[in-house]
Amino acid sequence: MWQIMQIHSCHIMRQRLLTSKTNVYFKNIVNNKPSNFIKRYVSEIKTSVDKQGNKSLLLLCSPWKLCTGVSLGICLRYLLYKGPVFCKAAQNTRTIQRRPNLYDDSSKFDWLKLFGYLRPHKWLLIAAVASALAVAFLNVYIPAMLGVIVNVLANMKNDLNTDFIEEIKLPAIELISLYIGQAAFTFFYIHLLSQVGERVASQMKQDLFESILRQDMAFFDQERTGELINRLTVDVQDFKSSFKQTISGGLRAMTQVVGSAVSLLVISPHLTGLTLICVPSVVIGGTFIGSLLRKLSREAQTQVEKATLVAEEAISNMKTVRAFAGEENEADMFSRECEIAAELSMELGLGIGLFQAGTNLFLNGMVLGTMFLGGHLMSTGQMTAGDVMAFLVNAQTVQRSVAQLSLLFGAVVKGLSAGGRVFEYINKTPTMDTSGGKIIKYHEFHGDIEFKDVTFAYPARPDAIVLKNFNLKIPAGKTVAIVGTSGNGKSTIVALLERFYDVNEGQVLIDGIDLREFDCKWLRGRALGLISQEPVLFATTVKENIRYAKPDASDAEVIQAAVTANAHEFVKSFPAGYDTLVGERGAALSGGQKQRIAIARAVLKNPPVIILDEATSALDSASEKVVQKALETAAKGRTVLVIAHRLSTVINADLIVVLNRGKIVEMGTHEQLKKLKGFYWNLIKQQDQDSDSSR
Ligand SMILES: Nc1ncnc2c1ncn2[C@@H]1O[C@H](COP(=O)(O)OP(=O)(O)OP(=O)(O)O)[C@@H](O)[C@H]1O
Repeated sequence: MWQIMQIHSCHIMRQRLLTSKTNVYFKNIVNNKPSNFIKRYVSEIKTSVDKQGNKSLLLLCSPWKLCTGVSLGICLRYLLYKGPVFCKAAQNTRTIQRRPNLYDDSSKFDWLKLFGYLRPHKWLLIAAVASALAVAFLNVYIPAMLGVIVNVLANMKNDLNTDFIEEIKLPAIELISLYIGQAAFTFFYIHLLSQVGERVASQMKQDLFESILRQDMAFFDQERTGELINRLTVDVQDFKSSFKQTISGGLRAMTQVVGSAVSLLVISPHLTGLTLICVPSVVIGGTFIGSLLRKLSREAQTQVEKATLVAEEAISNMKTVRAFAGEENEADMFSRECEIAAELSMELGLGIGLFQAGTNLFLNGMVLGTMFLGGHLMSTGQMTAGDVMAFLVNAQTVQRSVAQLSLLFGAVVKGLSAGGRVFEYINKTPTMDTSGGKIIKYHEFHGDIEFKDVTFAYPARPDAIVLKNFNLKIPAGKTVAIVGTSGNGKSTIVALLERFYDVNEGQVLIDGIDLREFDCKWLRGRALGLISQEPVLFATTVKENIRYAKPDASDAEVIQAAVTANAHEFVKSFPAGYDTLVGERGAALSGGQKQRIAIARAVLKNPPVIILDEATSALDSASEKVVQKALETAAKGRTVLVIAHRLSTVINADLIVVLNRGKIVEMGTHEQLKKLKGFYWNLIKQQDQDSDSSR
């Protein structure tokens, strides 16, 4: 309840701070000399505007917190900072796009799926569970045996004539056997469980990756790469650890609690009764503090992931960061997120420390109490020394097991929510229906393309219609160019032809057949060859990059494709030739070289339709000429769709279509459009000249 109150009041506090002048004041304090308290709240405000809490009677708490926060901030500000207060600009920050409620996915946990993963390893699992239970039983039995030995030792003192070896031999052998059995079963359950855990985790990872690869483009428009990688690594790992811990520790601890509790009752109902009085308060206190700590742990996890996202974004866009001299800003932003994460983790550490220290003190008090009462019962002849010893060890077993169970509870919550996120993505079915299995044989393929009454909006922005009743025919073997100013839907036409998205209305047809009827693998892998503005190469050799289009292509085919794409000469000039490594995303090549390798890759497919999506617009004019030549050779005899900003690249097109706001506004050959001197044509010409002079 207190925890809920805390969250609510924090939310309300954030709301108020966001809407009040106090916010400005807070910013001043933070920017000049931050105190941890204030920093924490301000960072929460900045990062969790989306987590608006419900209004409730807890409003009562909020003003109090607000006042405490402000007064504390003011005191610290005056105590720690001597300089003047400047009204600085807001800290350099950016909204980190990520899924909401990232750490609250336990509801999506698919138990049936988990059983499906466990089924192939059921015998291993049963053996592991049996071994874990055996360890638990032995742990319960061992204190009783210890008690017997203590009694033998105690009797020795009273009766000096007895043969010590004879007396101790049997219980000692039994105890040693129990220890050996316990060690052997411990080894078995750990070994077997790790086998089951690793196999299940590996299968889950594979299924998750396959599922991610199957998803629609709309999915990738919304998801962050870092978060998807986290699903594949951190979440699967968390789930695996939690699974292993639950099966081993959980089963063992529960059995030990039950077994030891029974032993305690058998040894001394009196002492057990007294101990039981303390149990409810321990359970209630433990559960309450445990839930607070779990909440804090989730917050810390979320914050750590946020810091990782900032780093990932900066590292993967290093050129942009460099170009804008943004290193310092990125480092600042990262440090800020790390500091918040560290503060949360320190708070967590503090909480755990206090919790454990308090628990230890309490439990040691209980041990003393038990010894005191046990001593009293011994003095009245109701208990032997061995009984007290066995009672103490059993009570400790119960205490350790309960502590383990409370820790396990945290691990179970973490595992369920990590597993929930993994299963959510494994079970995610793409919305696009890709079951159409039609293909056209190569010699029957003409390459007529038609957009018929197409209306389309991106799934991420369903209200922003990009194309409305769009109609366009690209006859087989012809080159059609689409020109238009930025953001008018040119690349969208390509995305629809590649069937990255499905049209909302109308049809896209190839040789009169709706794209949705085709086998997607054939369509993208064999029928269409796409060369885009930003050729993305894999961090491998030139040869492997070209061969990506046709994995079974021979070296001779790869070289032939490179010759067609005008890439052979420069590749040959590298010391390692076709085995040259191109760096991450082809960073070790020039723009023109990257583009020509991408063309070679497309040529190797030998597709009947080639799509050039601003294929040369990122190049300087010298490279553009070379690449243009390569493209002309590659496109010979094929249906070509060209998307272009620059008119010089579309002069030879059979038809030029001018697009404005998703609609065709002018069309004709280059000559016709030149004569027509239409408004949009002139607009593009002007833009073309501007970009020419700036190049
Ligand atoms: N994945 C996406 N999700 C949502 N909206 C998008 C997406 N991609 C593009 N858009 C929007 O669709 C519209 C058309 O974009 P498109 O990329 O087709 O324009 P373009 O004419 O190719 O522009 P440019 O010449 O600058 O590449 C734009 O308003 C853009 O913001």
